[in-house]
Amino acid sequence: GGVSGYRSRLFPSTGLVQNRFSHHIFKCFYWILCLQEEEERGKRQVLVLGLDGAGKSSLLQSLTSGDWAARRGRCRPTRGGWCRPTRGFNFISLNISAVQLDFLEVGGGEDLRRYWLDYLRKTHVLVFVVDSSDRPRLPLAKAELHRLLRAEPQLPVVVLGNKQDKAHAVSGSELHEALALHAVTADRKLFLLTSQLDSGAVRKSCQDLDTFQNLLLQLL
Ligand SMILES: Nc1nc2c(ncn2[C@@H]2O[C@H](COP(=O)(O)OP(=O)(O)OP(=O)(O)O)[C@@H](O)[C@H]2O)c(=O)[nH]1
Ligand SMILES: [Mg+2]
Repeated sequence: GGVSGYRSRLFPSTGLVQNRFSHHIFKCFYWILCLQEEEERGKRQVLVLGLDGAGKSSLLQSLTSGDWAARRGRCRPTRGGWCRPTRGFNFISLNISAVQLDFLEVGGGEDLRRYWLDYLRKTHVLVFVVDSSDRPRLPLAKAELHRLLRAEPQLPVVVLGNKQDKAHAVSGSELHEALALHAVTADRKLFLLTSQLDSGAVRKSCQDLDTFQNLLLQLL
């Protein structure tokens, strides 16, 4: 598979974690990296999860390419292929003021979801991306989100209701209901944003991405 994003020496994108064995090797690298980085100030990890096809890779790509990133003077060119299903991981870093935001996407396919909990440990914010137009799978998205919430009761969470451009997308308030966000206790920092991240709409979503990024910075 293609290599996505920079710093790819440790996090090649597709095809890395194709079986349990390579997953464990990756996890070792991940923990070594976490231990190293524990010492380094100003680094924050944002874990990006959500069902397959929700738009996680599209989010990372939007953050690192196109008009938006160029306008913000921190364009990190990518080498295509992001929006194939992620078989393993995508990893990008953004430097914003004194903070380095490391975004880690773990693929959302059924076989990869079982590994999600392993990556919560060093995460400062969880971003949970939902395909707002995939109504039949909203109950599954809800179940997976609440599984993560139970595992990390303190972790700040941003739910991103993506694909708002699609005809049958649920609105933010419908998503709030469908994902049972009212059941989340008040002591958790939880935010719901909506987005559209398909390439044609990147220009339109610049404002969304600014909002998203500013929110992350406040949560970190
Ligand atoms: N219409 C529309 N399509 C989108 C949007 N965001 C992403 N897509 C498309 O949805 C498909 C899946 O997007 P990805 O970003 O690959 O999804 P993912 O969450 O990374 O999926 P996995 O890696 O399989 O877990 C791609 O074809 C994207 O172009 C959006 O806001 N609107
Ligand atoms: Mg992906």
